[in-house]
Amino acid sequence: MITIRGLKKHFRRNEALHGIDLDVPEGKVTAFLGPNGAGKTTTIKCAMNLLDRDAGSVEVLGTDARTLKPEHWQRIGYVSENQKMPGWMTVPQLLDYVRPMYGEHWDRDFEKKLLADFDLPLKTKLRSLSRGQWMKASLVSSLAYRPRLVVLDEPFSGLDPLVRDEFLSGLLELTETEGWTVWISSHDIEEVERFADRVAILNNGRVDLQDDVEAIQSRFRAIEIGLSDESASPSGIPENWLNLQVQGRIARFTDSNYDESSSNVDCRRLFPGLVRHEARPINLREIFVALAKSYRSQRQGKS
Ligand SMILES: Nc1ncnc2c1ncn2[C@@H]1O[C@H](COP(=O)(O)OP(=O)(O)OP(=O)(O)O)[C@@H](O)[C@H]1O
Repeated sequence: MITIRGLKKHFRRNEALHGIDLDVPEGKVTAFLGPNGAGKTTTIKCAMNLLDRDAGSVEVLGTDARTLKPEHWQRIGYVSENQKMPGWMTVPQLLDYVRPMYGEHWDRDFEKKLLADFDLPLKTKLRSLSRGQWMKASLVSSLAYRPRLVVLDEPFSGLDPLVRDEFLSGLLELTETEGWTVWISSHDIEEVERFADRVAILNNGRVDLQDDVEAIQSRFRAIEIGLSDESASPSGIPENWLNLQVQGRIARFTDSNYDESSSNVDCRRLFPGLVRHEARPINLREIFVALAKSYRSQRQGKS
């Protein structure tokens, strides 16, 4: 549904995207994660043709993002973090305004269901809504025409836990029953882990990792090593060992490409005093934190 290759974008002297390669496959939920400033919003805006790119290709629904036409937009539901809407309108006025743009695609029953689920005030002007209500209004106006491709940039900001949960369950149901393709950027990794099929992790304008969630989880392990004597950090550690810390007789790190036999061999080679070796599966949040820490120390190492 979305194929991005070699995408580059700079703002003045700052190159924000250094050649992004990313796939958002049809019928799957792809989570887009990364530290602040990694380039998630810039990538999404290039795909939604809100920003022009400097280099590379971006295909959305089989079409170059620069040439998306109204018939494509009728199949795309895009909600951004700072969605602009006319503040002087009420929610029903907003929906009356956008509905005609989607013609037969607009589903009045679904609109009513979303309005009821989100419990939105109907007489209040948009500018007087809370941040969460504002997000919900923009979600209703972007989902009521049952788009095939849903692009959400930080949709949870401002939503309380109950609504967040309801919104996610609804989205999940639609993804399954209607085969929706979802591309969602978020810092809320626990939520994302519950429903994403795929994850792409962005770091400093590059996609560092993208794969099915299960494949990523199967590759990462938290390793703890018990030593017979106090030891210092060895040199020449494998590249897939992230954030090695040695404290007294315990060494800990995250293995980003775990393989039981080679992990045992490497640990014994680098820690001859090894008396215990434990490998624990970790969740997406722990994986993200381990990667973010290693990105930070790489940056600090360079500066
Ligand atoms: N309009 C702009 N003008 C100048 N620099 C920009 C602009 N938009 C983004 N940037 C820069 O591009 C880089 C990527 O920003 P972007 O907003 O895409 O990151 P992000 O991953 O979405 O961050 P966050 O998680 O904080 O929302 C940052 O260095 C940011 O300062």
